This record gives sequence, structure tokens and C-alpha cells, in this order.
Amino acid sequence: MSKHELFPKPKIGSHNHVFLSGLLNHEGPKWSKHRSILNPAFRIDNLKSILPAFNSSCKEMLEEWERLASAKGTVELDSWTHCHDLTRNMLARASFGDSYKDGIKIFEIQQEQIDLGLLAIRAVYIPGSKFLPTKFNRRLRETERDMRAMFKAMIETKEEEIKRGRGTDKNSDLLFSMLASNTKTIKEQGPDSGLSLDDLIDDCKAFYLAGQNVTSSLFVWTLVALSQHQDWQNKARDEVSQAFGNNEPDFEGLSHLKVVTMILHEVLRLYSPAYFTCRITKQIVKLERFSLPEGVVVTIPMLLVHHDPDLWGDDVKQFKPERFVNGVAGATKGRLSFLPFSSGPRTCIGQNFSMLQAKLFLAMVLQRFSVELSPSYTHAPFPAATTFPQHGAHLIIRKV
Ligand code: HEM
Repeated sequence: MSKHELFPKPKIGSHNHVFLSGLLNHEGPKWSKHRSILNPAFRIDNLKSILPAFNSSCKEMLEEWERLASAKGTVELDSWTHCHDLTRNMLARASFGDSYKDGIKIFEIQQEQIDLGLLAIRAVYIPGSKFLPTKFNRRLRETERDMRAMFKAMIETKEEEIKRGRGTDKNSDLLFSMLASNTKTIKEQGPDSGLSLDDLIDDCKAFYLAGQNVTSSLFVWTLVALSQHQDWQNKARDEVSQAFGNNEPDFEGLSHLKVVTMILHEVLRLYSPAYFTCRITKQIVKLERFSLPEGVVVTIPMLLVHHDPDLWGDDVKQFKPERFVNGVAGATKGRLSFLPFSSGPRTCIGQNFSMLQAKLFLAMVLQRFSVELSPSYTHAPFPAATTFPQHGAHLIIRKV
């Protein structure tokens, strides 16, 4: 994983563009260029300024929960659909600021495109078939055209705002930071060193694809795990209450939450939202006692690594956040056995972003509600686009 030049990502047939674009797709110098321009948008100082956007989205969902629970102080709901909508809302707000409602519409088109892409992957592959004027191909092209047009409009509007001196306040968004970093790179290193409009659209598409379902998965399994383990729910609530009381969680306080972080790490281990990844050998590669020829696809099954008793002990299947009491290094004893965000240079660019989202979400839920499993809950983690609850996640939420 550290030698990404020897192990590029394999391409997914003729529908590669549906699943892999921008940073997710590039290799070599093109990838380095994109990554270095996009990295600043995910740095701590920028995440601090995105926190109010996350906060507004969480508040909206919790107000809805309060409304639903208002009659009896308690209500049963499918937390999966709520987590799914919330993470869309959070990502759109963090990406596009005030224009987030248009950002949410893009998710709907992207979802249709993903569903079509998945159908195409499962179908028998006939070379050249993607050029045929079928209804399916037409719709796939339309979704791509519509999505790109919407991203383009949002990028151009933001560029206009920046030109007019707006968006420089501390509540800036991901797109603002991407554009600022791009402009700075072009100014310092010349026009060829920057990203074109098409490049930026591809990267927005990549963030949308890579940043939504996995985060919903982290949110929902955290709620389920805390419903199953009330002792940990109480410990987390005590910590949140000591840190913030009834006040809004702030960035500094969230960075110091220890129990909450241990819980999130244990959820990421047990229910890894990104449960595997693949690489392809670019040349003959020696891997331990194997010599792999060029073109071999190597799968890295993160979920299996996280469930390996040789690495984690006989209690590997149990929810035990105390494993992480001395951080990730303590839990893994220095081995490369915890890979929810992958590892090496191509590690997830959104790691700190999603951990911040999850800490804030959990803190705000625990300040207002307790959660428990509904009698109708069926435990069925299912690996598809992410590890999701196949029959939903029906929970009873109760005002505290
Ligand atoms: C719980 C949440 C998340 C998990 C578990 C997760 C997991 C991962 C993993 C395992 C990879 C490496 C994939 C590979 O090497 O094949 C990755 C890459 C990536 N992730 Fe995330 N991710 C999360 C959230 C996010 C968010 C919120 C964003 C953006 C807003 C994001 C954007 C990306 C991008 C663009 C890449 C490609 C990075 C590169 O190749 O340089 N992810 N993610």
C-alpha cells in the first residue's frame, strides 16, 4: 500500500468513470498533483471552519427526531434512512455552503448513475456495447451530463463569489478551499500546475462518491453498537456531558473526546465501511514468498484483517472499545492491522473530515437522546457499496 507506483488501482471495465473519477482514479504525477492541491481543504484549520455546517445538518435531523418523539418522549425509527439523509446533507453543506440544496440534488442523480453502473457490471460484457444507442446507455450518459452541468454551475458560481471577495470569511466550505488552493498553485507554479474545470468536476464527483455511504455506515453501526452496549453508551454520554454540558460541541472539545474516539475506532474495526480494496501489479512484484506477474489483481480485505483472531485475539468478534484505550498504535501493537481508511500515500483524504462528523453527530445525539434496539431489529450487516444494515436499523430513541 505504501508503493502506489507499483500497485495502481485496477480499472472497472467500460463503466470505470461511474465509480472512479478524479482523485479516486488518477495515478502517478497526475494523482500527486491533484492530491497536493486538494489536501489543504481537509487540513485541521479548514475542518474547524466547516464544523458549523456539520452542526446545522445534525441540528436539523435532531429537531426532526424531537418532533417525532414529542408526543410520548420516545419513538421508533429506521436510523439507517436518517443517517443516510444526514450524511448527504452534511457533505453537501460542507462542500457547497449556502448552495447545499442544489448539492443534495446531485446525490440523487449520482445514485441513479451508480445503480445503472452496478447493473452494467453484473451484465455480460460485450466489447463495444457501450457505444450502442440503447435506452440504458442513453440514460447513463444523461446522468453524467446532468451531474457535470450541476457541478460546473456550482464551481462557476463559487469562482464568481471569490472574485467579488465573498467566501473569505471563516465559515468557508470545501469547494472554496479547493479553488483557493488551486489559484495559489497556479500563481506560484504557472497555469499548467493547476486543475482545469473538468478536473475540479471530477474531484467533486469523487468526494461525493467516496464520502457519503461510508460515513452513513459509520454513523448507523455506532448507534447500533451503543444500543447493544448500554454501558458504553452511558460512558460516552458522561464524557460528552463533562466536555460540553448542554452547550454546542466545539472543535477543541471534540478533539479531546477519548471514549467517543475509542468507540468509533471499534465500530470501524467491526463494521469496516470500506471493507476491501484492490490493486493491480504494474510489473513483476515479489510479495513475501509469492512472485506476482504483471496484471494480477491483489485484494486487500480490510474487514477480514479486522476480524483475524491472530491479529486481534480470541475476542475479535466482540465489541470492546477498550482495545483502543492506548490509541490505534496500542491496539495494533504497531502492526498494520487497522485499515478502515487504508494506509500509505493513498490513504483516505477524508479521514479527519469523517471522524469529525462522527464525533459531532454522536455528541449531539447523546446530549438529547438515548438509543436502544427495537424488538423488530434484525442484525444483518451486508457488504454492498458499503457495510450497511440489510434490513434497516430500527431503533427506539428516547429523550434524556
Ligand atoms: C467513514 C468514512 C470513510 C471511510 C471508511 C473511508 C475509507 C476510505 C478508504 C479505505 C480509502 C482508500 C481506498 C483505496 O485505497 O482503494 C479511501 C480513499 C478516499 N476517500 Fe475515503 N473514507 C471515508 C470518508 C471519506 C470522505 C468523507 C471523503 C470526502 C469528503 C472521502 C474521500 C476519499 C477520496 C477522494 C479517496 C481517494 C484518495 C486517494 O486516492 O488519494 N472519504 N477512503
